[in-house]
Amino acid sequence: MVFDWFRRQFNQPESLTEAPSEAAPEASEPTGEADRTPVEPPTEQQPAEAEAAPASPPAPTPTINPDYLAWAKAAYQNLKQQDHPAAVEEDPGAVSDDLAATVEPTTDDTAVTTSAPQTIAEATPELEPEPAAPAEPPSFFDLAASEREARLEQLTAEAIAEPEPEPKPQPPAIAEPSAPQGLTFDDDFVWSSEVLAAQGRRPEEISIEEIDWLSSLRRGLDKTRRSLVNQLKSAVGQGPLSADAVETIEALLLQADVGVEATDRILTQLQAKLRQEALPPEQAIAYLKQLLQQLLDQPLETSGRYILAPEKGRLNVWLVCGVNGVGKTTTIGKLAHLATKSGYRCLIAAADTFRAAAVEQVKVWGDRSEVDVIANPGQNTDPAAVVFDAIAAAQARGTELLLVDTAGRLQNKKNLMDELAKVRRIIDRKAPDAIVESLLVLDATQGQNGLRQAQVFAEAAQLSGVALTKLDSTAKGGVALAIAQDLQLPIRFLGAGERIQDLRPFSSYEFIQALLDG
Ligand SMILES: Nc1nc2c(ncn2[C@@H]2O[C@H](COP(=O)(O)OP(=O)(O)OP(=O)(O)O)[C@@H](O)[C@H]2O)c(=O)[nH]1
Repeated sequence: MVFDWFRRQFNQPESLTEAPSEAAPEASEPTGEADRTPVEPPTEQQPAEAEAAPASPPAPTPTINPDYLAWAKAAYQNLKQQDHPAAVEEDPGAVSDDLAATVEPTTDDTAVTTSAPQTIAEATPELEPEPAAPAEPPSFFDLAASEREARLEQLTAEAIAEPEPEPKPQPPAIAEPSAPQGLTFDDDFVWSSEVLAAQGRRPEEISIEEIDWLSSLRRGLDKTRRSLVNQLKSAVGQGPLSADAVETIEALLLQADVGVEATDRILTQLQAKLRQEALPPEQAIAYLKQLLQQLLDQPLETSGRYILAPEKGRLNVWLVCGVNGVGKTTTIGKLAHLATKSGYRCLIAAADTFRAAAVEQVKVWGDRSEVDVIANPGQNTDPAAVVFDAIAAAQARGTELLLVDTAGRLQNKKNLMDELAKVRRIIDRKAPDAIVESLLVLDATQGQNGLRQAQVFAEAAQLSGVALTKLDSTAKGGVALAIAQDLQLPIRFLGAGERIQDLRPFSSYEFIQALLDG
């Protein structure tokens, strides 16, 4: 069975492009459905409708939940078994104390990098969380960190002491640079597991790549999260927001690149709720998360599709545009990789013909992702001619996803418009039945500048979505909210690293958890 990385589940295409159902599954009763929303999906709510908010407060962020911990342990055991089946088969009932050596309590989010254990402690669903006994009221971030620490300590304590195991040889270093970093039961693993479990996933279904991706996303947003969570926590939770609190939250959101419009909307909605109901800080933050998620989901709802995935058995053409340097070529390579991994027949058209180097770069990514690249030799060839040839090739080969690298220069909006319009005309004429998407690649580190680029491209091309890159570097992440609010464009993919697997379909739930889950 092939895992569809666009749809985030094993291939069952017919039920997948619909909006998530009203009632998401309970985390403790996973259904295997890869819902795009967490256990309690928020409902859309405009400022004027805030009065009509559900009476019950939103579910608190799942920071301590023994079921999630059991889930994480089961997932870890399963992955470990896939990694070293022989070791697990040799001693299936073993409870290893090297988990204790591997899982060291940490107060920061640094991954523990000790050697991978051969076996792990068995999952114990009856686990009780250790009660925290802080001497003085801790900050929200400290509390979340100490909760995680307590859980990890608990795991350590549970590992039954056994004689020192024979030192076993380390698994060989993974030669392929794109391979996941290895399996470690650390804070990132537990957090990523919680996020997957909350979306109804089963521990036996997940892969190390999914954990690896969520960990990268979370680490990428580390800095922003740390500065946001602590200060937000101290600004909310004392009834309606004071003028100072409004100012503080406003400044925090603007500094995180959320943009003026989205910040105004969020503040209005938050204030309306806090006037209606005095929420304690953690619940106020949980409510804020819902608001942010709604904001990100709105363009997805408007588009009618929560998931952008190629339709099987048809030609899907995805035009990929963006200015030079934002990660356009890399994104095309990563999308091609996702497509082939997910069982789609894929082809790339090197239609950014302005620079010869751009064509060469696309070819490198084509080699990496094992996808053919259609290009015209020579510099400054007609991009529309490349697209024409690529469609002919795609039709001859039964290609399902044709990724088109388009012009990246912005110097002359008219040229850009003409070029993109011409490419579009060729597609409409030569492949009238194709499903065409127009994706804009934006560099998240460029903040509001990216937004201005998006405005120009939105005028030149009929954009249908955004791929947001470089969330692992200095990006603050909030620009995702500005894109959704100001441009009403759905974010379709996130890039958080330079490796081929560092791009995944966007999930508003995962993104907001990575941004705000202390
Ligand atoms: N850290 C990080 N770097 C990225 C990411 N995506 C792309 N890059 C890097 O950004 C740089 C530019 O990426 P390209 O894919 O060449 O960008 P482009 O938009 O095609 O730009 P041109 O090659 O100039 O046309 C490269 O060094 C990439 O490795 C990402 O998600 N994270």
